[in-house]
Amino acid sequence: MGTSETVNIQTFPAAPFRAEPAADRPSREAAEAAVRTLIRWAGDDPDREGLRDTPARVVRAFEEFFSGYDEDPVALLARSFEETEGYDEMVVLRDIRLESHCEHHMVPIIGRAHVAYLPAGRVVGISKLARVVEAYAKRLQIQEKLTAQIANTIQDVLQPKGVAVVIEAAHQCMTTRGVHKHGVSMVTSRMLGAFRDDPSTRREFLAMIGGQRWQVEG
Ligand SMILES: Nc1nc2c(ncn2[C@@H]2O[C@H](COP(=O)(O)OP(=O)(O)OP(=O)(O)O)[C@@H](O)[C@H]2O)c(=O)[nH]1
Ligand SMILES: [Zn+2]
Repeated sequence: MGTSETVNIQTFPAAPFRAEPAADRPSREAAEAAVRTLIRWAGDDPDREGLRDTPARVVRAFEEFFSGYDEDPVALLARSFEETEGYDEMVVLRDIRLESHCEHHMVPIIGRAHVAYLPAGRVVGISKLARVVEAYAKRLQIQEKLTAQIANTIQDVLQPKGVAVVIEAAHQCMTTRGVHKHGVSMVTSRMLGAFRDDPSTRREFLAMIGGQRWQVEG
């Protein structure tokens, strides 16, 4: 891994959990026409054989890339389980593959997320944590906001004793264009509750994700 940078963001307010679709959301046809315009602007002919179906393909790809706008992260965490035999140790889901898009250039952000929480009587189905990551990642993002939204949502809905989220990702807007710096990853973290207040809890989490290289202050 190249240079890494740890950024602690504590100032983002809790999400609007669900982005409201714009009332004037354009039609599929309008979106396809916009892709045609971009192809022409790039200097190619959208009517040549190889490009004829491209606007429709791009719009279908966008439906996947930005499917998170139609997800409700709060609803994903709605079902929790209380029969845990008093389990009150850390739950960690590590190395969650992360695919997002930078809101400045609309190019991929690829990396991994680690999510942990300290249960207070209730646990969630573990896949739901990965689904919350996905619901926010499949939107136009900056990494700091993505990190904060995931942590804030888990904290607000599940109300555990603490939540930790670490994301390590490469931004293609820095590798394939602009400054052209390869091998650079950005590391962001959001620590809430016990993970923020108790250094030993935080250390245990960082050890669990193999995070000696992510020594967070404190
Ligand atoms: N903090 C933060 N910055 C990001 C993220 N994704 C992309 N950026 C940066 O957003 C900035 C946008 O800067 P601008 O100067 O408006 O855009 P630009 O002229 O395309 O900048 P360059 O990328 O330097 O060519 C760039 O520095 C990007 O590297 C992110 O997740 N978090
Ligand atoms: Zn970018």
